Amino acid sequence: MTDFKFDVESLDLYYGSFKALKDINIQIKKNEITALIGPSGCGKSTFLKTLNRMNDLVEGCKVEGTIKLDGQDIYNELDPITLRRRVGMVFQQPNPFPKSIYDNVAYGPRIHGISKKSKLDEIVERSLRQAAIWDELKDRLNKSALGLSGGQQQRLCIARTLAVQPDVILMDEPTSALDPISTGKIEDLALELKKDYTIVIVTHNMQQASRISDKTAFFLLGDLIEFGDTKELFANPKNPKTEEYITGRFG
Ligand SMILES: Nc1ncnc2c1ncn2[C@@H]1O[C@H](COP(=O)(O)OP(=O)(O)OP(=O)(O)O)[C@@H](O)[C@H]1O
Repeated sequence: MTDFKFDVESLDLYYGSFKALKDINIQIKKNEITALIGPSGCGKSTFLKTLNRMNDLVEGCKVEGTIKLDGQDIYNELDPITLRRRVGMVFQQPNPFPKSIYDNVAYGPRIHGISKKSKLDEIVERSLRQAAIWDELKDRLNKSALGLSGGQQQRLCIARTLAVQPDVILMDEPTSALDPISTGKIEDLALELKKDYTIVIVTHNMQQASRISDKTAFFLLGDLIEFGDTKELFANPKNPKTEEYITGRFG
């Protein structure tokens, strides 16, 4: 067994005739944070969504190559429901359901067949604690999630993802709609969660990538230009295009 969570080989992705990802080869390690950076439209979100087959829902989207999760081909050996339970996703805009805080977190476990109240209570508490928001919310579990601040909603969405006990959490610019204090909380949370989970995060914020990630992947026009240790990539980028991007000369 390797310590790679994902092993991506020769991945091409097309939206109709447009090739959005070109021959991507990357191995994502367990219990690390991998940051995906690059200018707008370079394929970061597309790549992220490919990891749990969210692009299957896009008409005309075609994927070639292989993506293995713990050695299993996600297109041929895993069904999408199992895959998405194991590989959860948090989006740019917090998207709680118009339900109570409790019901948001219990939603996934209920879908997976858990109905016993004591078990659900336990999962809700565990998930909210893991998302570092239990103390703030424990006295208002039956209130609507829509009444929370943006930062709280995002941590609630992380708790909702954790409730089904995934292995991997995909985060698509999770802090871009948040203020600096809420951003700091999500970053601290990501660092805490990597002890138990593998995290892949899309960010436009270079400081964020260097603060929290172990590895960084730089995408440009559908190509993976450079991938490596975050400190190394920021201190000594090997490709001049990476250097231009991280020093702010384009993007
Ligand atoms: N559903 C879709 N149908 C057709 N083209 C798409 C679709 N989604 C994305 N694209 C195209 O694929 C390319 C990559 O888009 P993607 O959203 O992955 O980029 P990104 O790097 O995440 O950008 P951003 O930083 O702006 O979110 C872009 O040219 C985009 O227009």
